[in-house]
Amino acid sequence: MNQESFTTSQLGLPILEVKNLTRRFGGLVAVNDVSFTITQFEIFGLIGPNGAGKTTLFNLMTGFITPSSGQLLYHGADFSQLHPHQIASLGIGRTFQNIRLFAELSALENVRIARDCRIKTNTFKGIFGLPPAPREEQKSKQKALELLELVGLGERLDEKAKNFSYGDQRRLEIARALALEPQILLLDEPAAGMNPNEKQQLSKFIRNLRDKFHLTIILIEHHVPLVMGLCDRIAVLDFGQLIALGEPSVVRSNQAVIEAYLGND
Ligand SMILES: Nc1ncnc2c1ncn2[C@@H]1O[C@H](COP(=O)(O)OP(=O)(O)OP(=O)(O)O)[C@@H](O)[C@H]1O
Repeated sequence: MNQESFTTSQLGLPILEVKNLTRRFGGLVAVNDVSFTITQFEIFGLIGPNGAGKTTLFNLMTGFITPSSGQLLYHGADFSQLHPHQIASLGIGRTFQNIRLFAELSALENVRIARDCRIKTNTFKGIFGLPPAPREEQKSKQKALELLELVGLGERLDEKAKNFSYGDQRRLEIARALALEPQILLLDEPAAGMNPNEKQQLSKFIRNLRDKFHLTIILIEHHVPLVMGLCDRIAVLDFGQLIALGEPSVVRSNQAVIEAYLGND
């Protein structure tokens, strides 16, 4: 196990269950009868070759698409038919493989929009479309500033998102997802576009996020050393099917995984 501040006994309560989940696109079965359970505070990796169904699984978990069959349970309740904003307000936040920031808005504005959405969906005033009280406004700004500081962008609040490097845009997306105060954070290829130095720091950063916010983290990642060093457990997909699930050392030596994805190196 790869956690410093969480003990094995603290891991264990199911937070997200994937039950016989299938998604078809016409004749193609992108996710094929996949089942597994993710426990609270786990860092859970999803790996597999291109086109294996990883992003489709993320899109199912966040309501961007609905399952053809099967169930998704969050704290035991089926959420597979909910819309993305409903799932976000339940406490499941995400970043995207192809970064989706508001390019023309500043870093601060990008985070504040997410923060304000959370307030709108969770407060009486928000529900009735009233503007937030000045104190809430101030609190919201303060929280956004803290998150930007946390991801290392505290000095660049007013810069437009489009002017950030790839790695910094990924960090900004994480700050934006955290503004929704999720319990589960889904990261779609967080290391993509990062330089070797940034990649090295990413493991520590993700583990710190889990510890600080008591998060459960699910990540898709092609950078195998990062996944193996960071994740508590790893699920391997191939042609939509779950071919292996377990701790990194177990997955690494699984023959089917070596053949489908890792190779013999
Ligand atoms: N909206 C869609 N319509 C039709 N086919 C789709 C759609 N989304 C995904 N697919 C197909 O489903 C399969 C799984 O795709 P998916 O993007 O989930 O794979 P992936 O494991 O995330 O791949 P990568 O590592 O390249 O991102 C692929 O064959 C893809 O072409």
